[in-house]
Amino acid sequence: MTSSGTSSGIRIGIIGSAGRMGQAIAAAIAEAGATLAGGIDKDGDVAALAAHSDVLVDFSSPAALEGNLDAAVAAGVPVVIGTTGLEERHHFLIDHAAERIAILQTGNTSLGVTLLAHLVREAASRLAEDWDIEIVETHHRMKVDAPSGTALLLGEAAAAGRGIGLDEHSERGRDGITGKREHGTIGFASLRGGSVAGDHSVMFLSDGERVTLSHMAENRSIFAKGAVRACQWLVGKPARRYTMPEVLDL
Ligand SMILES: NC(=O)C1=CN([C@@H]2O[C@H](COP(=O)(O)OP(=O)(O)OC[C@H]3O[C@@H](n4cnc5c(N)ncnc54)[C@H](OP(=O)(O)O)[C@@H]3O)[C@@H](O)[C@H]2O)C=CC1
Ligand SMILES: O=C(O)C1=N[C@H](C(=O)O)C[C@H](O)C1
Repeated sequence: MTSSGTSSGIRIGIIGSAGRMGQAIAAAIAEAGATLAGGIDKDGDVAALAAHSDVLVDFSSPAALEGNLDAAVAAGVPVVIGTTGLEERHHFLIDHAAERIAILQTGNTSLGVTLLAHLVREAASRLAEDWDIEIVETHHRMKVDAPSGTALLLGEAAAAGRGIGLDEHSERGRDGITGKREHGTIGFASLRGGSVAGDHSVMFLSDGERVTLSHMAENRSIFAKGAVRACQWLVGKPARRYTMPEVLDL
């Protein structure tokens, strides 16, 4: 429980508040009956925001992550990280901070994608290696990272189902004379254009048949609602790294 009283009335501070997701999260906070503690963007004071928040939600930029984690740890405030384009060093920083505070990081906060990842893992565990796996994602023209965080999350789910490591088996960015498809790899393709909120398909391709598992986001409110739900769930949890399936009990 927090200084604000009830767990639904928790104070949520938004990092990246003026962005597309920041605005959607502010609307979802009001809808959920929580309290908007404030918001910052580039050059904002994250320490001051953390001091007035029960939980921080970060949908900004990978470049902001280290400072945001430092501020959250110093204030003893949990943080939900939705920012994508994270690299290995960012995950190392998150693991380190999660020794001190509760952290949930995910490439997608929606219920549908969380379920899709579960289904992908299951399908990959049942279909033999002669079923090629390809992941296709489509996003709006303003998106700056590729493959999307969700595509990578789905790739991790497929790799886990198959009992392999994604890093050693991913195939990203085919161009030119690529040669034949390498057996056992997981391929990624990214499309960009228009205002698409986020479409993802995981294709399992064999000789003579295909299975496709897909999710289509019709707008950002699904991500925002999931992020607020994760914030409410995370407050009061002991220090460690948490996942969306835990939040949604999937
Ligand atoms: N996990 C999920 O479910 C989802 C994740 N995302 C991810 O969330 C992130 C944001 O997406 P979106 O809202 O579309 O992007 P926007 O570009 O619309 O918003 C990003 C915001 O972050 C701010 N920002 C940039 N740098 C910093 C910084 N150093 N400190 C604080 N704020 C900063 C920007 O401010 P300024 O304009 O001043 O630079 C901007 O207001 C992306 O990584 C995206 O992939 C998006 C949707 C769902
Ligand atoms: O940038 C976006 O818009 C989105 N980013 C996330 C991602 O990289 O997967 C989630 C969602 O698809 C929208």
